[in-house]
Amino acid sequence: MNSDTELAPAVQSILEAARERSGGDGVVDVDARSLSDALARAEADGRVPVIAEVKPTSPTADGTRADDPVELAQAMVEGGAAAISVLTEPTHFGGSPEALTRIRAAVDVPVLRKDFVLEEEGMDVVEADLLLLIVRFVDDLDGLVAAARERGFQPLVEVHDRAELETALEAGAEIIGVNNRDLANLEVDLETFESVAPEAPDDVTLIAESGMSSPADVRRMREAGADALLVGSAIMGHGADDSDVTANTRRLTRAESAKTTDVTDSRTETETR
Ligand SMILES: O=P(O)(O)OC[C@@H](O)[C@@H](O)c1c[nH]c2ccccc12
Repeated sequence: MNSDTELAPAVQSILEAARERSGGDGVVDVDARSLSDALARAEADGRVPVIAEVKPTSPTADGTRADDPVELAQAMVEGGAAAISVLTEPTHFGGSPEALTRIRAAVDVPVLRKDFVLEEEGMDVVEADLLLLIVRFVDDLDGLVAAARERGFQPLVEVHDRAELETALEAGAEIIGVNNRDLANLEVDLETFESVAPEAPDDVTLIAESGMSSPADVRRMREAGADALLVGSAIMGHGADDSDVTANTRRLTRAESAKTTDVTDSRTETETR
């Protein structure tokens, strides 16, 4: 792992908290719902494959949503989300493993566990269909990818630049997320995905992560090669008056079916959250 000192203070504090958290008892054994099947179902249905994220708050969000996470996830599925991502990090994102378990029982789409898993033991906290591994934060990516698969998880390996993409590919990652947010300064730049995506082989499932808020952003990432998009803040409507999660999801999942007439595109310029 790169030195923590290159990371934003909020991220350093997240990692410290992650190192202090304990693992689960025993080893989980997951019967996972396939992400690729879920993405194919969305495509067949004319929906943009969106992984909608239940993220009560974050270091860059204004305010916290205290709604029932299960209701939020159900509203996302109603808006056409192909899969759900659940932040389980408790100290900076307001998440919990229990919320993920309840969500996974209530929806039939795949559920991603979004957390800062640094060691194998950290995987055994809760069952999920997909597990996030962040290249920048882990020392033994190969070992963690193998450990995740042994438990039945589909590992989603997160990268931020071409060098990290290489590391992910060498570790045998089949599902790769390119985070548009730079963990050094927490700034978002959609060009990140555009610069990394062309280097990825076609057989990789490529996910654009973070910073998309409008149908135009969605189309931009799709044109750059995104098989799916991971969207949190714009769907959660943090601190804004756009609190209708189903509507927020729908305007993104329908971004390719309403190309010319989408008046909501005017919200493109809203601040990146
Ligand atoms: O809220 P946004 O900008 O739509 O981003 C969602 C997701 O990509 C972001 O929450 C995220 C991407 N990688 C992470 C790693 C840890 C915690 C959070 C994340």
